[in-house]
Amino acid sequence: MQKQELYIIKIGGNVIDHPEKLDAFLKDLSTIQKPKILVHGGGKLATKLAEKLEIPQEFFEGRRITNAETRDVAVMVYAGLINKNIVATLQKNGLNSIGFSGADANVIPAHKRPVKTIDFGWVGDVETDKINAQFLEKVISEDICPVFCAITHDGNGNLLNTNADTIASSLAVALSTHFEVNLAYCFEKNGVLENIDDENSVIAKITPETYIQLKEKNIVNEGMIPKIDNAFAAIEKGVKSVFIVKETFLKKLINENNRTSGTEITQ
Ligand SMILES: Nc1ncnc2c1ncn2[C@@H]1O[C@H](COP(=O)(O)OP(=O)(O)O)[C@@H](O)[C@H]1O
Ligand SMILES: CC(=O)N[C@@H](CCC(=O)OP(=O)(O)O)C(=O)O
Repeated sequence: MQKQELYIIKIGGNVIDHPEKLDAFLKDLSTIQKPKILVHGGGKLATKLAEKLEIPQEFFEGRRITNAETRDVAVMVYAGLINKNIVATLQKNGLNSIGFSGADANVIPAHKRPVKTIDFGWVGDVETDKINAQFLEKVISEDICPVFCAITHDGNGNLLNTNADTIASSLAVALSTHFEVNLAYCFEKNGVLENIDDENSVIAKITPETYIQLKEKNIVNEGMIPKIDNAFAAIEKGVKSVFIVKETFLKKLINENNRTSGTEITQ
């Protein structure tokens, strides 16, 4: 029997930081009739609030070093302000949705990242094989769109800050045993760019071989590296397709199967 299609869509912090862009994106998302899950970041907003509260922020390879105070800010911003506002906006647009952290219904168990050269603090590494996919299937079968923030838990009462790209990739892998999963990373640029200052220089396809060259030439760097690493992790474990696209293109990509923009990550 053919598996049902499922779209896992991730929206990043640079869009969330612009209320009018986020509003337009959520309106577009609400036009997609196919089963879907939304995962949102919000790193930019967390950094702004932490700075207002005079809590210094530090990053290593795109991940936030998360002490107890920063973890509290992350929980307030991701699981509270952003997640609830997104759900309310989707309801306004007629898309029934429900907000989750990874602790809710034990959907995303994780463990605190072990200390090696860097102590990341309260940062979680997802235990993909323990994701509660059955529960999500039930929610999706009720025609309700799950909306995930970047918070997981360790089973011992501790919430963990977890990169939102990793959450999207882990959910995609866990759900691919039940669904034919397509993963779309939406952000503010037209795709992965050959020249970061030229929106017309989109790289249409990235394979493991071309990725090595792009990194060597420093064409991809910063936040794009964990995003592409997560994309490959998904493709290698049974996810059908992964695209990195501008947030305004999502509707065309899914509703019209339009492949004229954005970057596909393939094996
Ligand atoms: N070659 C590239 N093409 C596009 N963006 C790139 C590239 N290399 C690095 N980047 C950076 O990666 C960022 C996206 O990663 P990130 O900031 O983590 O976004 P998000 O919050 O959407 O996950 C872009 O805003 C851009 O600054
Ligand atoms: C551990 C870690 O780095 N967590 C991320 C979670 C939010 C996120 O991923 O947001 P964007 O998608 O907007 O970047 C952070 O706190 O920035």
